[in-house]
Amino acid sequence: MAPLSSVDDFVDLVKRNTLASVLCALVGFPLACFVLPIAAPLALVYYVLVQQNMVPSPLALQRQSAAKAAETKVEEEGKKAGSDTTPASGVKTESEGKAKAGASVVGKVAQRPQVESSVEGGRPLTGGVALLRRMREQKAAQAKRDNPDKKILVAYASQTGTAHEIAKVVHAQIAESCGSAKIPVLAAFNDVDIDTLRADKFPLVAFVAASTGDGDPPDNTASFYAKMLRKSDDEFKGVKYTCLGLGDSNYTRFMAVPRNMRKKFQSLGAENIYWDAEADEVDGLEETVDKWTEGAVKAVLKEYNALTNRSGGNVEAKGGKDSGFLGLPALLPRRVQFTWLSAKEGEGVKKGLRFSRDHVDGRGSYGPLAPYFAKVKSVKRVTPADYEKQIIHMELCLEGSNISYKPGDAFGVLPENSADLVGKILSYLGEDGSKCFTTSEQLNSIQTPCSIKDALSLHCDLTSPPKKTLLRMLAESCGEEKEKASLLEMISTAGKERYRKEILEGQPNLLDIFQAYPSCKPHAEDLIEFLPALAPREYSVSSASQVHTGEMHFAFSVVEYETVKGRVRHGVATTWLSKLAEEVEQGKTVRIPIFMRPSKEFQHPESISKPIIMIGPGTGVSPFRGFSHYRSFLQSRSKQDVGESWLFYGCRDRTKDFLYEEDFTELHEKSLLNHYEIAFSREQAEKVYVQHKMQDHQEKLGKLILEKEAYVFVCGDGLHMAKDVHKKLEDILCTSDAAMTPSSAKSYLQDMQKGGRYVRDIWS
Ligand SMILES: Cc1cc2nc3c(=O)[nH]c(=O)nc-3n(C[C@H](O)[C@H](O)[C@H](O)COP(=O)(O)O)c2cc1C
Repeated sequence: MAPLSSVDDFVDLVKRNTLASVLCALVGFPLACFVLPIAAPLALVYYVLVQQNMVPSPLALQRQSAAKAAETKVEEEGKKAGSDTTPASGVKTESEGKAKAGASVVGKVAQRPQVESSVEGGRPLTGGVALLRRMREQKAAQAKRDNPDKKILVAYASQTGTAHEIAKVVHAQIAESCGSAKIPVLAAFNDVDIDTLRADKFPLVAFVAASTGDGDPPDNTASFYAKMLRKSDDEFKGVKYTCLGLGDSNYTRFMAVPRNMRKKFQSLGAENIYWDAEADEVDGLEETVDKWTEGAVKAVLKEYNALTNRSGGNVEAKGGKDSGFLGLPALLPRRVQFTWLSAKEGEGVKKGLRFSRDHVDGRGSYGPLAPYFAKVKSVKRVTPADYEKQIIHMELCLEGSNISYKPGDAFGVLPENSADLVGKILSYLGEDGSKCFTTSEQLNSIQTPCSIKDALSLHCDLTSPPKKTLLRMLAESCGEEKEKASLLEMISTAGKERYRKEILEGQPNLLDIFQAYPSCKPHAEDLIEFLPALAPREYSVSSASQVHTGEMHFAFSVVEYETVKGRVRHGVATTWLSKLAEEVEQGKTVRIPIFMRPSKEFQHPESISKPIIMIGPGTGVSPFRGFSHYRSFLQSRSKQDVGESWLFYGCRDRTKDFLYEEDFTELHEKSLLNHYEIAFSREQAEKVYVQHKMQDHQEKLGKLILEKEAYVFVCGDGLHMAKDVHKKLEDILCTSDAAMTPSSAKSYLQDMQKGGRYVRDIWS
């Protein structure tokens, strides 16, 4: 603006500005009053919609119209190509293939949703409304792809981890083959809401199931199993499944859980889509597991794709195509992120802080994540120090723990790996064991922050023969190509025989693998994530709380054996416990982390009026010490008739490994244990076992079972003893006055089992 130099200049300026002001008021006032209040919110709404991708931005609209023009061009070119290259004879030729490719382009363009011609209620939607509708549909379709309604369930029933490991591989292969980690869901059965097993949620289920105890469901499946058995009608209708059963044919109830689950799946309307395989420990699991895994992944994907109109899923393409080895197990992706703490941050993380050693639960309920640290009150060595095997009796103090138990219950112990083995692994890896980490999610039972040494000592299984998925990770960690190739070959289809010999028979631990493949240097976090969890070990209680107040007793035999390769192996938990026993003998205070595993079936009957027959050689006699003391306690308080009690016990030699001799002799002398039969297997040339002692009393036993409705309890080795005893019971029923046929004896025993009158607690 020019400077004012006179009064005239000023008057002139006022006149001009008044005119401008009037003009502004005439145009601006209605604009401000009517147009802006409408336009501004509209503009704001449009801006928000663009930001939310609900409507396209002007730039996107411009791109769309360019794309449409390009597609129209492709359509025209496609039509042209089709008419140019399709031979009149219709013979399939290379050029016909090209023509078909052109036709499919045409088809695709023709099927594309037409923005301008959507129809709703017979009225075509045009312009922005149709566009908005289309954008919403695309967004919903994308969301569905990212998180589909229908998923594939990969479930496992696993007690010691084998079924879980297999399920992990199946899950990883499905995720890899279908290119989406969101489609398959991996879960233990107890974590599956049984009501979601429907065609609209989990139309496909691949499951791996094992049994424990005497044909019982594993802990991580027991509640699902019970719910499933209660279901009726066709609640699984529309669900398609395949199952891999794991079992051991030495057990009388071979494959009980997988067979029952399959049967129930079918009776609830589920349809089997692939071979229900059964892998038997006796023959080796590998071959069946590999075959089932390969076929099951293909079958499940094929069905899933058909159900959901998906395409793709190339199972053959993976599994080591690049490495040149066929049939490799999937290289499982890392799930957990590790954050390493500085030395200063890790200072507070001391050994022993894995769980609070002072943790006391008001209700006495403890678990693997929060155990009770029971003080070892005393130990007693049953076997002489120089004897080839060691049996130790241990007494724990439960005072103040609020733990209660019944004879027949078991309890879990959280063991530690050998300090020597952990030290050697750490120095091989060149790792500082005190380095601490936290993890992005819970990994097994590791409570973070945790040191590498604690993770390896307390949480990782370092001694079981490595599974193929672990070996795959170890192969990828080899610096030397030759060693990597050797490991990959061993776990590929071609290396089946080598795997059987070197791993299954050789039973190398982790350190043996490192020694055989010295360039294998995995990262500590890979090892911690990929090694199986160190499983708690279970022991039967050998005391009765009514008699041994505030205490819990148990006995164990220290496990030591030689592999076919001549390697001497020591059981992780029993070796650790025997070292603790030495410390107790030296006067040290020792505590061990425990939690109760109450037994549902292996319980002394409530009444003592019926006879009881107890059969338990070796440490299998433990629960019967508890039963017998409990029975004497009940007898001292009750006026009711008391049924006869029989105990069949077996050991090698009365001077070497006679467990609980004093207790049973005393109870027998006081007539609180009526019959006490002992098989000393090595005191004579011919081996004598408990079943032989049963044979000596077969007439009496037959009468007790058939006429007096006696209870029969068996505890101990499931591989031989339990089978032989079962057979003997069948013989007894056949030779009894009832003269049963073998098949009626079998079904009589089955009925006894169902009714809780024949109960077994057996292990391999
Ligand atoms: C204590 C114990 C009890 C078992 N009971 C049975 C059984 O009753 N029937 C059977 O077929 N297999 C039985 N087995 C074998 C398991 O089913 C088999 O070893 C399986 O591979 C274990 O799988 P997991 O590690 O997933 O639990 C038993 C194994 C153990 C250790």
